[in-house]
Amino acid sequence: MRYVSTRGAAPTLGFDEAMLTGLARDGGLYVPETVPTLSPDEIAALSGVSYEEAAYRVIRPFIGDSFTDDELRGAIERAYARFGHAARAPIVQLAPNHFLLELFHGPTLAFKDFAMQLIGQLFQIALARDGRRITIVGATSGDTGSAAIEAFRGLPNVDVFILFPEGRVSDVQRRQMTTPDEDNVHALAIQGDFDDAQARVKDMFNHFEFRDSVNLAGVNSINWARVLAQVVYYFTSAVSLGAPHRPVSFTVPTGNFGDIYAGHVARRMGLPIDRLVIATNQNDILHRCLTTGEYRPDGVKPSISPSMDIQVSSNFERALFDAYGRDGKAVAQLMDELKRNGAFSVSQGAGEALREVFDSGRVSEDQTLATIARIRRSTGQLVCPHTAVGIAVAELRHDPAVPMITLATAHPAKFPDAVEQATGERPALPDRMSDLFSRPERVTSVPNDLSAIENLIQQRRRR
Ligand SMILES: Cc1ncc(COP(=O)(O)O)c(C=O)c1O
Ligand SMILES: N[C@@H](CCOP(=O)(O)O)C(=O)O
Repeated sequence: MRYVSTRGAAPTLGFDEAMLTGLARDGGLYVPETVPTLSPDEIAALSGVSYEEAAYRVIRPFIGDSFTDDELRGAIERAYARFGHAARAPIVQLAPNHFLLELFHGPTLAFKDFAMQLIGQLFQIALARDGRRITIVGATSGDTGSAAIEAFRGLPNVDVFILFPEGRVSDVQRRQMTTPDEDNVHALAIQGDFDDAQARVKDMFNHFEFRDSVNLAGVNSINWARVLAQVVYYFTSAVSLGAPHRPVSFTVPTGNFGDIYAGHVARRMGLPIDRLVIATNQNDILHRCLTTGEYRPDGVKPSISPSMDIQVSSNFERALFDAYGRDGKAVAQLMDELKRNGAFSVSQGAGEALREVFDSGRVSEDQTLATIARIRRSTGQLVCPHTAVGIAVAELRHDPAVPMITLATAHPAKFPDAVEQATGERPALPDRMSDLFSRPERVTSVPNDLSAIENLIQQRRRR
């Protein structure tokens, strides 16, 4: 299995190198040369197996000879051992034919743990082979950062630097990043928004002298391995509702487009997905792009679902690559236009191709709050604001004849202020995190400036 860049001008790599590389050297994102498929019988056979076994069967065809069967099975077992639910990704009913897929039972209470715990394990196997040291740099709007720190804290051959937008993540999210005391992890509060943080991370990858001198690696969903691990729960949840014998739909609270792109991959692997719905908050660039064909970021607007406060959505590049018939030159041109003019237009053909595979919707802040309150009244459940955005959009786009699964992407206790504002109730953190607010914080404020950030990383990383 080989991986190619969405911009068509970087070396093709095997799975392990694509994973350790992060961003391709032409600025693009790695995708598999071909997407392997599972037959209807193979999909049906996922029914009743453990989450770990399903993960092995879904992921194995993408790995080639990068990891042995035993290595992959071991990594999967260790990755999910710390999850607080036997099913790992349980599904609960919300309303007739509408279900929630709970993705917040991992160590940091958000869906990011599904991928980050696994790639933490795979990185360790790959790095142990040649004694390599790496420097991981990540951008976060709150959840990727805590999941990455949890997965890599204390590792002797990895230094982790996480850039988060100062003042724009919840207190729980910030403390999850700033309270671990291992000296290989560094929380950096950037004076800017998430798009600035992500842009600086990409700048570091495109600055080859720096990239090579620190052995840079990325764990944002620019990393294909992140997306791949997230494909699994589309299969397990759909099969539990009758796939492949009947189709299901998914609504995905969306920001950087990694999670919904994983659903797109599941569909291409053969999972019968009817609608794949992008749910956005007021940062609705993806919904606008799908409906108008114009991709025009207009500045991140802080919201009560802060993890989705993103306007430059990384993995949309992967969807564009597919929509443009895997034409790397065309994608490179669009990305160049975005850099030079701050916007691009999607061609008519590519726009139609996108609308064929993705549906979309957007909800306001008031609708999000009203949804949290209504779900509490009707089902007794508290949901996080990102999940509420998903539920509200799912209700708009639901064909009642087809089961709809909305991804519950984070635990409500990560966003207690929004939940309290909506319901008057403040959700409690799990017991194991009860000292989060009494631990000392360690954080460095950094300007939105590439050289300043690179210098800091050079000084702090261990050699
Ligand atoms: C809780 C939560 N929901 C939804 C999203 C959006 O997911 P994606 O960036 O994969 O589109 C994020 C951030 O990624 C998140 O942390
Ligand atoms: N919402 C994310 C933003 C980064 O997304 P990623 O999936 O590309 O890592 C976050 O919580 O950090």
